[in-house]
Amino acid sequence: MYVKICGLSEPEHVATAVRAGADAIGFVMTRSSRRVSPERAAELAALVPGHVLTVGVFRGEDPETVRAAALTSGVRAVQLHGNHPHGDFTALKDLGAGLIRAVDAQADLRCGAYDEDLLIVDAPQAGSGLPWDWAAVRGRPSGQWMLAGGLAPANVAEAIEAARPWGVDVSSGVESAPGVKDSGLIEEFLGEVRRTRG
Ligand SMILES: O=C(O)c1ccccc1N[C@@H]1O[C@H](COP(=O)(O)O)[C@@H](O)[C@H]1O
Repeated sequence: MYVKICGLSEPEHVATAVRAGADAIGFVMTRSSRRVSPERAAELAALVPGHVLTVGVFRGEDPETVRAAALTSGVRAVQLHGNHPHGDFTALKDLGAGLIRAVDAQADLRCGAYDEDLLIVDAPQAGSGLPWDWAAVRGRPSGQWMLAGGLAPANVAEAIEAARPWGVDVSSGVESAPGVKDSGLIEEFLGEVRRTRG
């Protein structure tokens, strides 16, 4: 099970996520309580070893804004929320970074339909921490996809069982307060996923 820990803004939490076995780490570079500048994301990304994917998270920005932030921060993938048209993914194909399409369950759930490398199926309100009907997407995306939205150490096993995703993505559920990550919760989340896998 592939695991992405998202919305990190402090070196301590990046180190915890890496040590605890995260496969990907996300830096939010759009309007959010978790927002970091591309320059800050670059500092944090520099702490991440090569086997862990760094992801820049965006919502609704035009491709040139995404491109500029991705190049400044050096993230190895960009995650686009906000129902971007296919053309935005085409426009970013030459960026040299992975393309992640993040949508809710009402969208086109065919993996790669927009030429993206990875699909995330999320709650209607991304980053809200609100659980949703994970079982509703079970078997619908074809291929490798990640489940997000309202996941936390206490419910990630249930969510995996309900939706059967290839990976999981969490932000609010590993925070002690909105926008404040908690190392203990990051470790707990990764531990729970490992237990589910085993
Ligand atoms: O985390 C944010 O603040 C955010 C803002 C705008 C777009 C996406 C955002 N995060 C993504 O939302 C899910 C996690 O949501 P949750 O907080 O765990 O419910 C994940 O895909 C994040 O990358």
